[in-house]
Amino acid sequence: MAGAVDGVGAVLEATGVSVEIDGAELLPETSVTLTRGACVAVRGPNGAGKTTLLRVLAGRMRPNRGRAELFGRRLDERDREVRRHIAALIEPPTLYPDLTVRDQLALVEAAWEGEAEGAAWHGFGSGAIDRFGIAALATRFPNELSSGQRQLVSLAVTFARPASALLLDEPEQRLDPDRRSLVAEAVLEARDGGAAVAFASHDAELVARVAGSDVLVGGASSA
Ligand SMILES: Nc1ncnc2c1ncn2[C@@H]1O[C@H](COP(=O)(O)OP(=O)(O)OP(=O)(O)O)[C@@H](O)[C@H]1O
Repeated sequence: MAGAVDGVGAVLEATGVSVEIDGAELLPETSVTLTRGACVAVRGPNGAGKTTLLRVLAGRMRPNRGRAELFGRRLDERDREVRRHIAALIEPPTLYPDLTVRDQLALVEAAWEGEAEGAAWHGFGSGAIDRFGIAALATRFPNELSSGQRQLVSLAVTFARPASALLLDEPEQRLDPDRRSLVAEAVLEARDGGAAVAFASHDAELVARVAGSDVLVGGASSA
């Protein structure tokens, strides 16, 4: 699969996917294609299914109908290749409660050392802690952080590793305008490094700044 990373085709593709649980519709039929070096905004009102679509694209949720594929292969988060190629920050974000901020990042680096080969984008590595302005928080534990600081640490963890696709669920949430700008810059840099990016957001400014196309969940698509 790694050989396909340098291709020009789809990195991640969902075709006519929909999700329902016990008769309740979580995601109406939706199609989207993520390609190298391109960023797609996932848009739609509260409850439309944006997070659900990102979960499907991350292989965390299997659609009831339609196909979801990474490099043409069916998505399943238990597949090591899927985990290697996709970095995702999707609600609820997870940080290890017993690790300091520095150790969360060190763990990511240790886990992904040597994994960069074949990935389209090599991430920021140890630079993630500076990139998101969290150096002063390095020795704190998650429960010693504000909700916005936790979001910044979660972003740093997500961006600290190589990945071919980056999936972000409202990455700007709980952040002040300056920190939102850091998110935009990080997404643009990852995209320009060759990552295929999709992010759900209600922030029209962020969407206009970083997205080249969008998919409207429950509506028409330009992606
Ligand atoms: N486990 C579940 N069982 C049943 N319905 C669910 C479940 N999880 C989510 N839903 C419903 O699925 C729909 C889509 O939820 P989702 O979180 O994907 O929406 P969203 O577009 O991300 O919303 P928001 O903008 O508010 O974050 C919502 O109507 C939600 O109430």
